[in-house]
Amino acid sequence: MTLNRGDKLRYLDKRRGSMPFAAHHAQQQQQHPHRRSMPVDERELRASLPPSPTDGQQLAPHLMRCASYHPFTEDEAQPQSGGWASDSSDSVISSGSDSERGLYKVVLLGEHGVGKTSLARIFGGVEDCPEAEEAGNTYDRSIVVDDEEASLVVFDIWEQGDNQWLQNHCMKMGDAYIIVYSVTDKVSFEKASELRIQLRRARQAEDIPIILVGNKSDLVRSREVSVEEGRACAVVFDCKFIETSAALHHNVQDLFEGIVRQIRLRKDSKEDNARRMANTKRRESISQKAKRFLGRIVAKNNKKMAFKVKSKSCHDLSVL
Ligand SMILES: Nc1nc2c(ncn2[C@@H]2O[C@H](COP(=O)(O)OP(=O)(O)OP(=O)(O)O)[C@@H](O)[C@H]2O)c(=O)[nH]1
Repeated sequence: MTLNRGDKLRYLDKRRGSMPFAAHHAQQQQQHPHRRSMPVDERELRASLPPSPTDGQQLAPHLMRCASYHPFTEDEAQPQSGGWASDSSDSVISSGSDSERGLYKVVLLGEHGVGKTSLARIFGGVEDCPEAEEAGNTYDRSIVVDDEEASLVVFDIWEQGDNQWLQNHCMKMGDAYIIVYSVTDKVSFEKASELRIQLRRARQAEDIPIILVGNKSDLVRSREVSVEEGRACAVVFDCKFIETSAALHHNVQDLFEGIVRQIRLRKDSKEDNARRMANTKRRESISQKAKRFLGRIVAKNNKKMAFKVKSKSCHDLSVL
C-alpha cells in the first residue's frame, strides 16, 4: 500500500482485525476478527511500548487470537495493568520483557511498493476485507509453530524519507526484522542492503533474527533480481532468505513461521550458552581453557568453509 508521507503514523490510531493465513481464511471469516488499536502520534507510540500478551483464544488449529493492545492516553502516564487487555476480562500482568513473556515484535522494513503491507495483511488475514484500507499498520496474532504457540505483533510502520525519529524507533523496537525488496526492482534490492547495514549499526552487539525477503516472485517476466543474488546477499549480510509472492500467497506462511523459529533458536541458544558457560567455568582446567582458545583460532581460519555452509543454509528458516 503506498501511502502519502505521514499517512502511516496517521493510521496508527485505526484498528486492525487479526485473521489467519490463506489456508484457514474461509473458516476464519466466520469468526469474529480480533481488533487492536494503535497510538495516534509519536508521543503515544513512545508511551505505548512495551505491551504484554495475556490471552490466546483458539481460532484455528494453526492460528490463534492474540491479546489486544490499548495505547495509553496522555492522562495515563503508565498503564495500571501493563497496557494490554485480553479479549477475555482476566488480564494477567507479569513482569519481564515482552519477549520473555512470549510476545515478539516483528518490524517490516523496505522500499515503497515492495509489498510490505500486502505481506502483513496476509499475516493479519485482512487482505480481502473491506475494512483493510481503513485499518492500522500493526497486525497481532498468535500462531502455532512446531506445536507451540507464539504471539507476534507485526509492525508495518516503516517509512522511507526523513522521518528520522520513526526510523530510529523502528530500528530499535524489533525482536526480529523482515527486510523486503521486490525481485522486479533492483533499486529496492540495493535499499535492502542499506537497511541491513543500518540495522547492524543500530543493534551492534545483538544477534537479532533477520529475514531478507524477495517479494513478487510471481512476476517472472519483469524479474530484475535473481534468486542467487538474493541468497548471496543474505549470506554476506548474515541473515536468512526467502522469496515470496504476496499475490499468490506463496511462502508467506513459511516466512512468518520462519521468523518465529529464528527467534526461538536464538533464545534457546542463548539459554544453552549461559548454562554451558556456567558449567564450563566451574569445571574447566587451564589445559582445557588453552584448548578452547586454540579452537577459536582454528575456527577463524575456517571462515571460508563457514561461508560455504552458510550459503547452503541461509534459505533454511528452521536452523540458525
Ligand atoms: N504481482 C505482485 N504484486 C504485489 C505483490 N505484493 C504486493 N504487490 C503489489 O504491489 C503494490 C505495492 O504493495 P504494498 O503492499 O502496498 O507495498 P508496500 O511495501 O507496503 O508499499 P508502501 O506502503 O508504499 O511502503 C500493490 O499494488 C500490491 O498489490 C506480489 O507478490 N506480486
